[in-house]
Amino acid sequence: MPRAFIALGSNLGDRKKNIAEAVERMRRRGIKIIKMSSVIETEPYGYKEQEKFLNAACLVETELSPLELLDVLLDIEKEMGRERKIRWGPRNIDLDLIFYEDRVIREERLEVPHPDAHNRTFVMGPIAEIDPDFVHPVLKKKVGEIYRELVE
Ligand SMILES: Nc1ncnc2c1ncn2[C@@H]1O[C@H](COP(=O)(O)OP(=O)(O)OP(=O)(O)O)[C@@H](O)[C@H]1O
Ligand SMILES: Nc1nc2c(c(=O)[nH]1)N=C(CO)CN2
Repeated sequence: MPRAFIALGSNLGDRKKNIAEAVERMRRRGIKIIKMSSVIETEPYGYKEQEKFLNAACLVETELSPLELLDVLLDIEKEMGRERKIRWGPRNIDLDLIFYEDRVIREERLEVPHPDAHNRTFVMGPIAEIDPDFVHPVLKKKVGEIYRELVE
């Protein structure tokens, strides 16, 4: 079954509960959670005038296509009441599809690998914790190595 990495982030409300709830909602929709990273507290990236985030990642198994999986993630964000205001601004839950197998997708609604993921320690760190040997299909580099270079 296809495998994908999903990044989770929250900096509004009960951040820990929001992350747990998003994972539970994925599970209830039939997405199999294979592995979950630790949840880490991180400084805001991009738009800096906001609260700290909790971030995590999970490895999932699903028969959903990349676009179907994206739609489920967007739906869960909506169910959990996420409002889109500021780009890179505060949010109670953010779900990003980072990798889907070794597929490279560049469509208007979906870019996989997520185009900025390799610049984000709060994405590469949790994924490297789950599978440091996973190879970024565009950069052709292991995520463990990408993460190490970001924090060096
Ligand atoms: N890999 C991806 N994962 C999630 N959304 C994506 C991806 N590629 C493109 N998108 C599109 O981005 C939109 C969501 O943007 P969103 O508001 O979450 O951006 P953001 O979280 O502010 O920025 P960023 O994606 O840089 O973290 C979705 O509607 C979706 O169509
Ligand atoms: N630390 C951190 N910073 C962010 C995050 C996030 O999840 N964690 N998400 C953002 C929205 O794209 C913008 N900035």
